[in-house]
Amino acid sequence: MIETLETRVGELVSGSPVATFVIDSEHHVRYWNRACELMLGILADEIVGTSDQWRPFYPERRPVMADLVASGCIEMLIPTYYPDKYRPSKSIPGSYEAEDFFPHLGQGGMWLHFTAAPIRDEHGCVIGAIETLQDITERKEAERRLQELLDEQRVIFDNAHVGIAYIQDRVILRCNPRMAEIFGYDSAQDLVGRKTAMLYASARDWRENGIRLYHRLEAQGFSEDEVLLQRRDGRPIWCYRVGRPLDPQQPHGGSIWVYSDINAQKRQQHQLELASTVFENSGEALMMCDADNRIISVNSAFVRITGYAPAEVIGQSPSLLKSGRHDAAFYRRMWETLLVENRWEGEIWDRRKNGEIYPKRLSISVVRDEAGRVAHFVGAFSDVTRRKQAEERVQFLARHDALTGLPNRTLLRERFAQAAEHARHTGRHLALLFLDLDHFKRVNDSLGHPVGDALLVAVADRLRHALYGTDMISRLGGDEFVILLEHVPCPEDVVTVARKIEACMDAPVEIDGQVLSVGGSIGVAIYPGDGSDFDTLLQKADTAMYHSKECGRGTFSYFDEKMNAKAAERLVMHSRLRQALGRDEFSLVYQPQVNMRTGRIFGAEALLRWTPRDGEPVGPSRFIPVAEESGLILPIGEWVIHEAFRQARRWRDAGLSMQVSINVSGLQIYRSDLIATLAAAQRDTGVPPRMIEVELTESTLVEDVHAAHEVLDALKRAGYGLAIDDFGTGYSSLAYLKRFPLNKLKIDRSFVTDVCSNAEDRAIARAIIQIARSLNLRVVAEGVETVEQAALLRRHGCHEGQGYLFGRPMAAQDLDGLLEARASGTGPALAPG
Ligand SMILES: Nc1nc2c(ncn2[C@@H]2O[C@@H]3COP(=O)(O)O[C@H]4[C@@H](O)[C@H](n5cnc6c(=O)[nH]c(N)nc65)O[C@@H]4COP(=O)(O)O[C@H]3[C@H]2O)c(=O)[nH]1
Repeated sequence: MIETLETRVGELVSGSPVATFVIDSEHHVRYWNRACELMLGILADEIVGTSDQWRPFYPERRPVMADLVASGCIEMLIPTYYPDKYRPSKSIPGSYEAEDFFPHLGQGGMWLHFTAAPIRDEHGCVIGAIETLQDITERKEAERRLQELLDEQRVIFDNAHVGIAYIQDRVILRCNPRMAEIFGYDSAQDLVGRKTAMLYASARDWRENGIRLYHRLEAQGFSEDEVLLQRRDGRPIWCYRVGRPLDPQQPHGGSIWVYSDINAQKRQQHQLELASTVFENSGEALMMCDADNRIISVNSAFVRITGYAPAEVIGQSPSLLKSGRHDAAFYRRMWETLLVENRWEGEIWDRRKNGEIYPKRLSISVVRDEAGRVAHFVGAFSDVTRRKQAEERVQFLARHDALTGLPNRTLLRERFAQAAEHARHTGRHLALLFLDLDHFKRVNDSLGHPVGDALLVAVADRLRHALYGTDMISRLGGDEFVILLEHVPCPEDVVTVARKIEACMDAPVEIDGQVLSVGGSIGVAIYPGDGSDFDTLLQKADTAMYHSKECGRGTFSYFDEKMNAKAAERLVMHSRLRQALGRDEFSLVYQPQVNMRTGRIFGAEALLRWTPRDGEPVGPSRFIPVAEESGLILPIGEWVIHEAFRQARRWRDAGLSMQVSINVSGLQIYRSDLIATLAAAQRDTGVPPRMIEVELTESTLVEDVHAAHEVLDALKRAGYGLAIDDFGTGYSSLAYLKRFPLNKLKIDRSFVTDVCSNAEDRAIARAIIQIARSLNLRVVAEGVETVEQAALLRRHGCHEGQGYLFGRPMAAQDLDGLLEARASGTGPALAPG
């Protein structure tokens, strides 16, 4: 049987290039071919006849695959010896193959593929086994490397930071988890098998993209773009997308696509664009410098403010903008703050390209890198020239008068304090001159504020020209100017300055074609004689000015203590006068006016009386100036008009023809609606205007000829009589007599008193009578006290008179009595013989 085996297998085995050995049923090696010797390093002579076939493979005795096949019960044993490694051979029944690694073989181990097949006798009984060995180390190594590569790629595929998809005919066949993550799906599986249409916002987008992309794949072998796709939840997502076809000829046949989520970049890009737009369009000038403090970029506001074009400053140091106004210490402090606090902010003077120096509000910030090193300096600044100017203007206005530019009370007070301090040491005097323009309010009221303002400016200019630069001219407000003289050797020296001021206002001012006469009243108070503090001195100068006004305006007065007492009295009277109307303290008395030829009483002058409830009666010459100055004359005058009308009505009702004369002050002419008041009183009482005569003084008329003209014309048109009181004491301009629509002149009492004894007074009285007659005006003599006066006046042609001779001012009832007595012939003879 052995012969048979040998003859059947012998030559076959030894000639085979495949390592082969044969064992018999006793598990002794029978053949060990040359290839086996070479592969396993054991010669046939050493092993044939032994059962050491395990030796090349294992460290200790155990069955090899051939032993298991020869055992006849291989199915039972093989799982024990070759777990998970074996499989029955498909080609030879009963044979098994396996692959295993043998660390002892070769250099560094060897992978062997071994196949063991049973050898049977003619009866089919297993008589041995043949095992072939194949060195598959190289293949295994290649497989391992391939597997490694595949594993590596799988890891890359699964963990890639980009989405990767394999697409065929626009259907995703495979994709990685990142792809699902980018588009908001739970797993890659959710995308597999689906059309790429779901990545687009609309079917149209999908179609158009498809055409473009696949055309590109075909034309250039790849496609690369940034595209706005859609996530599963409908949110848009920007992707950078690269695609490559497996076969460029047939891109639809399969292509690999890589998607990167660039939403964040896009947002950043958008923000950068926004930042750059903001940088460029910022109203503030912006300048960016590198760590070496070289300018790297500037915006258009920078160009506008500095005048430098970007090319002129880029690469330069910002010190190019320096004005030279700040010293090295300033910049050193700036840098210290900047580097410690990473920020500096402040105001700085810089120079524009055109050389102009300007103030700017500058803030510099330090930008540092992650390591804390300075990366950039960013400077932002705005030109604060305008604000500075506004601040300066505010500063100026706080101490100056906006209209004239003169110092105001605040600055005057400060300057006074300094001057007083100085004067105290040198023993010199200071003087405050209080100048108040005469009739300024009327200019304002009748010609309007712009004209009033222009007049004030003109006066300020004149004062500036007239006085020394060392004299401080200030305006307190309204028409009040105060001049502070610092170098006054003695109080009398102020006269020169006061005269200069008067002189500078002599010439009229022309504004908008209107010629206005300016004049002012001046009051002087001296430091330290009249007071040592500013408020006291100012108040005393004011009082003195007031005195000047009372003395006929256009003059100046030094302060003296009597004035103060008068001023105090005026103040008290003013507050009492305010209450007088409400307390019904006023009354009217009437002084008869008589025809000196016939003795007939044809009218009466209404004269105001004030009897304070808790005091003595006060004469009109005392309280009327206070009422005028405070404006109280307006309501009081209104009361007088109504009361006089009511009396006229009573006389009319009693069948008496009595003309009532009403005194009207200048303020009523210029600042009240006199016509309306008269009309109201006339409406209330029904007294015809011809029964009423309005008396005004000469000086009232000339204050504002234009305005007076208007009012007088209106009065005349309304039918009132118009009389000029105190004629001869004022301007007595013949021109205005002609111009105004007057009815009557009243010769002032001062001429009548001595008319018999004083030739001059007589001449004046005569002249007035003649003027009146030649202008066809009635003439009334005031203050006729004696029969002689009356006779003389009558002889000279004055037929009407008023005075104690005919009757003192009296209550209306008393005058009624007089009238009744006249009518019954029992009264005194009013027409002197
Ligand atoms: N020595 C003397 N005096 C005589 C004689 N005859 C009359 N008088 C006084 O002379 C003044 C005449 O009034 P006037 O010139 O309008 O002067 C008035 C007038 O300008 C003003 N006045 C009086 N009542 C009013 C009024 O209702 N409104 C206004 N605005 N002023 C008034 O007050 C001034 C003074 O008024 P009175 O004190 O009432 O003084 C009155 C009167 O009492 C006389 O023979 N001898």
